[in-house]
Formats: sequence, C-alpha cells, structure tokens
Amino acid sequence: MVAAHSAIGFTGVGQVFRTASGPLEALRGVEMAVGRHEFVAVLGPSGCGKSTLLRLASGLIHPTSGTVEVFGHPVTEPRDDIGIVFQKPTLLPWATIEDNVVFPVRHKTGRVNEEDRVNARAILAKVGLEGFEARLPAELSGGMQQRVGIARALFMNPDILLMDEPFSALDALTREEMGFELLRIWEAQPKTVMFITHSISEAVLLADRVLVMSERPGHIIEDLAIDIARPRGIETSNNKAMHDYVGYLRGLLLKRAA
Ligand SMILES: Nc1ncnc2c1ncn2[C@@H]1O[C@H](COP(=O)(O)OP(=O)(O)OP(=O)(O)O)[C@@H](O)[C@H]1O
Repeated sequence: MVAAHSAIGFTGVGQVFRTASGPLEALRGVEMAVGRHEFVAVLGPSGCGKSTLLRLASGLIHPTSGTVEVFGHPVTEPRDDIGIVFQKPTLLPWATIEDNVVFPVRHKTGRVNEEDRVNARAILAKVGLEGFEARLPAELSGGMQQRVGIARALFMNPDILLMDEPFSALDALTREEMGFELLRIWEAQPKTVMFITHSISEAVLLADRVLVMSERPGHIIEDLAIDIARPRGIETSNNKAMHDYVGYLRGLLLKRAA
C-alpha cells in the first residue's frame, strides 16, 4: 500500500519485456514509495532494472503488473511536472546549447520569451557552462553535453526529478562538484529526486534514503535511511557515518554478487 503523501509509489510492480529470445522478466514485485521532496538513490547490479524503474515512474512505459502512481494517481503518460535526465543527453544537434535548454518550453507553448532565456542562462551558469550558450552540442565534450541535459531538466523546475546515472560521463572531480550543486539546487527549490547510480558513495553522500535492488528480476532488498546532517559538502565525505553506510552497502552488494 502506497502512502497517501507519496510523490512516487510502486505497488506490486512487475515488468516483462518481449524479446526475440522470449519474455524477459526485468522487475518482479517492486514495492516502494518516495516521499514528497525526498531524495532517494537507487543502487543495484547491472541489468537489475534500475532504468526500467525510472522509465516506469516517468510514464514512458507502463508496468506489466501492479501500479505506478505519481502524487496518488496512476501514471498514464509523461507529465510536465517530471524532469528526466538520461544516462546519455538527448540534445538537438542543430540547436545551440541555450536553445536546447529552453526546448521544453518551446515544445509546450510554441514560443520562448526573454525571461525564459535569462533563466536558461542562469541554470547553465550553475552547471558550469557560462559562455557556452551559443555553441552547438558537437562543440562540447561528453561531460559538458551531459550537464546541458541536467540544465534542461532543471529549467522547467519540475516537482519530480528522475535521474539515470546523470554523472557517469563526468570526471571524478566534476562529478563530485555536480553532486553538491544538485544538492544546493534541491535545497533551494525542494523537489522529489529519484537518482540512479552505480556509485555507493555518491548514493550515500546525496540521498535521504538508499534503495538497493536485487539482481534480475529486480525488486527492493534494502531500504536504508541515511541519517547524516544537511547541508552536506566536501567534509561529509570524511564523516564516520558516511564510511559506515558505504561499508554496509558495499558488503550487501558484494554478498549478493558472490
Ligand atoms: N525495451 C526493452 N526491451 C527488452 N529488454 C529490455 C528493455 N529495456 C530493458 N530491457 C532489459 O531489462 C533488464 C533491465 O534493464 P535496465 O536497463 O532497467 O537495467 P539497469 O539496472 O538500469 O542496468 P545498468 O545498470 O546496466 O544500466 C535488462 O536485462 C535489459 O536488457
């Protein structure tokens, strides 16, 4: 049963894909809820269904069984109040960086005003892309393109932000900086975040709660509250509690893989 105040709720969710070699059961019996303005990270072995979970929450696909709800209503299609950052940014190659960021508003209303452009430039500056507004995606590195994808998702100030390994293309230092920037944005403009990552330390550093998935067919095997004070920053990485949480989760994931 999904709590009434949940932003995202999964009840008995199963997902079976049809493939050339027969049905593939990606998820089985997923039960989880993400509270409003909560930051939840999802960890799990490769291929366990993390991206599938996110695509279900976004309304891009529909579950084979069970229900997926957003703000208490079944998700039937992609919603304006959900922003998505994919593993690889899907940028329009012919449009400038700024035009890529304002694309959602153009798509929705058919026009872009000066205020939208000012907002887009402010968000681009936040993700470290000041001065690149007039460039084309091909002129930027992979990591920079990924930051454009993040800026585009933030631009609409969505209530829910779904992020699928958003920092995996970034170098280690930029990745850490982007994590802290995301926390600053999340604290300034509260939103519900579902964040998929392969990095245990990134999950613990950022999230209120870490969900761990089993191998395929994926379901939630651990739901761990991260009781570390906010705001979190560089000093949090040296925190004893942080090490304990990371150690526990590493042990859990390694034991499952053994
Ligand atoms: N559209 C699809 N059609 C067929 N099979 C799919 C489809 N989408 C996902 N799968 C399969 O479902 C399983 C779960 O995929 P998913 O991408 O959700 O895993 P993941 O945990 O995000 O993986 P990774 O950590 O490697 O990114 C995989 O076996 C994948 O091959």
